Amino acid sequence: MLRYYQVLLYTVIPPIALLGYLYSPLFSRRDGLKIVWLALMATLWTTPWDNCVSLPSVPFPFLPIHPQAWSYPPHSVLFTIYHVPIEEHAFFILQPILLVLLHSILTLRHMIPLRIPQQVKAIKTEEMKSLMKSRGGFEKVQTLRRRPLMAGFWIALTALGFTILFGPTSIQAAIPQDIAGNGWTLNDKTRAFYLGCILAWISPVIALLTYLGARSMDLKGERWTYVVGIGYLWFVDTVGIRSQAWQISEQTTLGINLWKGLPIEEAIFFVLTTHLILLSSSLISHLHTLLFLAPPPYYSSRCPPKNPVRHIILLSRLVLDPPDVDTGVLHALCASEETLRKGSKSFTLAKLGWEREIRCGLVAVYGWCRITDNLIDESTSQRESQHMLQMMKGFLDCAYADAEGTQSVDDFLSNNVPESAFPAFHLFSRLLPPMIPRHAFDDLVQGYEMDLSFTATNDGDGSDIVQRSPIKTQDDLILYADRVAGSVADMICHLAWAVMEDEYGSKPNPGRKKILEKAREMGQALQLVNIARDIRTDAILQRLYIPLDTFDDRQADLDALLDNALGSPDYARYTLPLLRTAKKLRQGSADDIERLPRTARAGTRAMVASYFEIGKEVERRGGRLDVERVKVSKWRRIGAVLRCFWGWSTT
Ligand SMILES: CC(C)=CCC/C(C)=C/C=C/C(C)=C/C=C/C(C)=C/C=C/C=C(C)/C=C/C=C(C)/C=C/C1=C(C)CCCC1(C)C
Repeated sequence: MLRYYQVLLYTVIPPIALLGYLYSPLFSRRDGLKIVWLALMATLWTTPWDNCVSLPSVPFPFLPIHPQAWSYPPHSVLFTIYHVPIEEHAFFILQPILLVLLHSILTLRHMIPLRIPQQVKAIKTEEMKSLMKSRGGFEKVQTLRRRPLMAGFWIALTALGFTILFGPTSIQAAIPQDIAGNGWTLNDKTRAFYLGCILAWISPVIALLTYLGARSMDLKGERWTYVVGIGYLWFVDTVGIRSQAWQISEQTTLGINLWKGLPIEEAIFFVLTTHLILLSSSLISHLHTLLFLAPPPYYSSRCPPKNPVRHIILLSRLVLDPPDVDTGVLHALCASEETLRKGSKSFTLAKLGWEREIRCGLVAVYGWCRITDNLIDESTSQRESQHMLQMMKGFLDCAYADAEGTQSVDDFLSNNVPESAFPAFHLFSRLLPPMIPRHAFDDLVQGYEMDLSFTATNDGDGSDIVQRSPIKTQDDLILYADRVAGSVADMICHLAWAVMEDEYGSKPNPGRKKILEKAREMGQALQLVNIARDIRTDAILQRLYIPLDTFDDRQADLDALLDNALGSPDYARYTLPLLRTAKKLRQGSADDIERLPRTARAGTRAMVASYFEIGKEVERRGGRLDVERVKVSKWRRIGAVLRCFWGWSTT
């Protein structure tokens, strides 16, 4: 024997607490709304129904009999609101919370929580530029298509439910039979009562959502949400029934049990409510993605309003008239994500720690940084790289169009951007300018410029590196690291703020300046780790990021480092101090990560931790660098990320 609240306390609350904790770093206003909305709808839609179905004293509309589908033993419930136990009200709300959390976790890896349309998949990444040139732009695609056929199926089930209840051979056939003193003698037809109630109650809502275009089985991981969610709810119900916290009437059920303590009606009940909740959850995610990728003209931000009522109104407008999405943007996002997956292990792991919308922005940012870096690295001559730099600056001018009479960014994309870089530049132009101020990108380009001075007149013998090197002092080194990596940290902050900034923008916040400063220091730290790891390989390219004034015996050091054929230099003398500085910078700014918007923290922490594993690995080897580039095993990175994901450790 358990009381109703005990069943909830022992079986429903613990998984909610666990999943809630696991998901807490990512739980955002967007998730909060799902729960608020579902709790509200569940209460409004279910309370009247529950009263009618479970209580003979409450008249069942249009039906002269009042069969009862379930009941509670007298001691099971604490108290009731009208006739429904308070615990039942809690259950209406707990079930959506449980399922929304499970759904969010199991679909976490999907940056775009919807099925990618065929038109988008059909685009070839290499041909994006010519496609844009020949067609003058990309098609738009509707990702939220109405589904009248599938809705028809649910309408049919609704009709079946009503037929069971009110049709010619319905349970009404039971009425004329024996009327006993205390109620009705029910016949066999009445045994379909509960099933009829379920179908008539929930199928119309599922029909509506399905008609609107909700789909909840497209993504990898979504089916598992069904399996795990339904399986667990069946378990909860079995516990409730076996321990007699609630009881299902034998007179209103078909008498088929999945197992002892789980009548088929209850099983169906939880399948259908789960389906309804997951349809709602994925529909709302879909609408948030539309808001981010294709903000409608009547709303001036990509982030939903802070006020939940306005938030709901906005989502209703979106669902009634869903905006089309640019196929080029969608394709470039997918392609960039894929490139980064292959190219950056730290990012691939860390991205799970940022909420979806930040992640989209970051994929665009990193995609662009990566491709621009490649453009410079792959240039075969000084002239070509200078040309690329000019191209990037020109692009930023157009994308931010701050000067009057700048070329339109689309013209620029089709005329000046190389084909291989086109997708990333296109994506940048469509997504980033409203969110990230250009100065961070200017810094990055200046960082590339510093790199280029290494190869200005490269004759390969290292003799004039002293003149060429842009990094003569420790300050130069920090400046360089700030430009190439501090800038990226700056971008991440702005992105995180922008993604949480609704139509009213944000209050002027003097604290942000300090956060940006610290973020940049963290970026510098990561770059120093990078430099330490790459001293050897960079030297082969005649690049030397160690400040020249730190060498005791300059010529000997240079010879040893730049020409590693000359025995093997003592790298520890250079790597260890760099790593020390990096650590100091990290320690000084780690706490400030906690001042970013909540849904940006775990990702940032994870990124830093995963990266610093490289530094730790170099330290473990006593600072030595072997011919092979230092690598960190996947499990080490995962361990580091797990330690910081929930804020257990910050360094
Ligand atoms: C505008 C916005 C935000 C978005 C735009 C898109 C859009 C239009 C979305 C629309 C979404 C809609 C319309 C969602 C509707 C959701 C509903 C009605 C949920 C009901 C849940 C009912 C629930 C969870 C009921 C749970 C009941 C339980 C757990 C009962 C359990 C039980 C117990 C304990 C004992 C006896 C038997 C029983 C099984 C009844």
